Amino acid sequence: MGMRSMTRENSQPLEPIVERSSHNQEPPNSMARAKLFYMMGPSGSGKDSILKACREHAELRDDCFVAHRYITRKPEVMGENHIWLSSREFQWRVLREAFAMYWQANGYYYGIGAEIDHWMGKGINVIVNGSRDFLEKAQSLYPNQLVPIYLSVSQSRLRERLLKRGRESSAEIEARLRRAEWLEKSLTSDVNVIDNNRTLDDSVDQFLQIVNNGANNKQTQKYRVPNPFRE
Ligand SMILES: Nc1ncnc2c1ncn2[C@@H]1O[C@H](COP(=O)(O)OP(=O)(O)O)[C@@H](O)[C@H]1O
Ligand SMILES: O=P(O)(O)OC[C@H]1O[C@H](OP(=O)(O)OP(=O)(O)O)[C@H](O)[C@@H]1O
Repeated sequence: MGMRSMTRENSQPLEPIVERSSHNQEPPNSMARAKLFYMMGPSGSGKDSILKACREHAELRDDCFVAHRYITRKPEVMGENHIWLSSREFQWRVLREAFAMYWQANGYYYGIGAEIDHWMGKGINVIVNGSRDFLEKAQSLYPNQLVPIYLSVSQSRLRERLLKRGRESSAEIEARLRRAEWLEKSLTSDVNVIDNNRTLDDSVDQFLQIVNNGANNKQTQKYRVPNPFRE
């Protein structure tokens, strides 16, 4: 059954919403089939840009959701479409188990909502913007589902892109570059690496390939993170 609605502002017809005829059609083991694509990379490496491109990608639309992050950082007009919580709200939600995962970095708290477990329970793959520092913990939470993806960019390009983005002060940018150097060295797992030193389209293609392989349970070539300080 379809439903057609009009927006109040301009009365343009919206895409019809296709309703499901019944609920709970997924078999109980669908959680085991769903994959959790855990995207990592230093600040400015292009995670948000790739995820934005994925949200619109027809190939992913049906069976792969991109999770919104809950962050104690205020939103910006041109920035990521995250959900802003005060520190107090964040803490309450931790106590009420509203997050599947959460961590602290760069002076903020970051959470991935417990809704991802509901989605994966229905066999839907999920893409999250994760933390390098939290990877081991995330792997222990989702041992059979997590597919780690690492976005690699040279240090000089990172600096260039962070300056161009203009979200952080120069002191904050230097702190993020130091964190990048430190975390790059300590990342122990083999991960799927995407080289985002070139065009964004190129990286989106690499990303989609990893997601398609992972979703179809095909093995992807994994690498140790290469030396990111190469030029
Ligand atoms: N392949 C690319 N080529 C040129 N600029 C890029 C590329 N990838 C990302 N950028 C730019 O770099 C900046 C940081 O990207 P962003 O997606 O915000 O990174 P992250 O979410 O990892 O911090 C943005 O201004 C973005 O437009
Ligand atoms: O342990 P790390 O890998 O350093 O990651 C810590 C956090 O920092 C990044 O988010 P944030 O939005 O602050 O930065 P970004 O958008 O500039 O990547 C990343 O997505 C993590 O949530």
